[in-house]
Amino acid sequence: MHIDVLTLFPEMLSGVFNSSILKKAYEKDKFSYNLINFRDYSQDKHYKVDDYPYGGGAGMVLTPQPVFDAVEAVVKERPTKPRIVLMCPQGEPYNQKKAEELAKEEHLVFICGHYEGYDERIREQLVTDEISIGDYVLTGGELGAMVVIDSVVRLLPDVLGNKESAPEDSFSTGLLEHPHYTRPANFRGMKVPDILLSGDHAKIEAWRRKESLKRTYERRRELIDKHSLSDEDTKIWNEFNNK
Ligand SMILES: C[S@@+](CC[C@H](N)C(=O)[O-])C[C@H]1O[C@@H](n2cnc3c(N)ncnc32)[C@H](O)[C@@H]1O
Repeated sequence: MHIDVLTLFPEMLSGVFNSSILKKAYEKDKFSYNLINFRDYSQDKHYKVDDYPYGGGAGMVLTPQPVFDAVEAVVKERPTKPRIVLMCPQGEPYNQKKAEELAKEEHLVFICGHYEGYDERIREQLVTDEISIGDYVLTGGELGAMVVIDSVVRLLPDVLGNKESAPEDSFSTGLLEHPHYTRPANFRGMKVPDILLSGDHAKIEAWRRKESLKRTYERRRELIDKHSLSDEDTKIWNEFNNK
């Protein structure tokens, strides 16, 4: 996968690309990326990228020319048609399903806004996806783009080792993940559940499934598609309901 990020503040992203799993994945050629300052594409003699909104009102609006030119330049460099993602509080709410969908692509282009927003023609003509990372407003699209990129790259083949397993994570299974414990078995009188020390793998799996269902029931009941629960899961779910 190749990722292009169009931003006015590339330095906001480079620290994240240069840390932890993203850094390792990049060094192992699991993906490549470019941070592109779309100000470099401005045809204005002062490299301006924003202007006052027609009709008046507060804030500045990103002009279409630098963004269109920057997108067209990165698209031309790759053989496959990219997904062009506009980071936007009005976009589709981001989730794990969308991360899994984007992880299948060869080329992703992210456009990070700033100021009051974008000229509407960018939204209408250029982008394939508009993504929001939540119902709140950030100063710019960079943090949101990094959230999306981090969650996509960790799903690419061979990015996570055995020590971190994506398929069991919360949302991947449709449930929240079960609780975890590590050494010591007794910390300040707080004990690890006996079952986890028993060595009985079948019982441990059953305990984890039940805890995962319980956690989802308690915190995010709306995640559950009851039709996809097994008979055993349904029995457990009904026990919670009847308490
Ligand atoms: C200050 S915001 C503009 C908000 C815009 N005036 C509105 O009310 O919808 C500037 C930029 O930050 C990014 N942004 C802000 N909140 C976001 C969110 N929740 N998800 C994704 N991007 C966001 C977008 O790129 C947006 O263009």
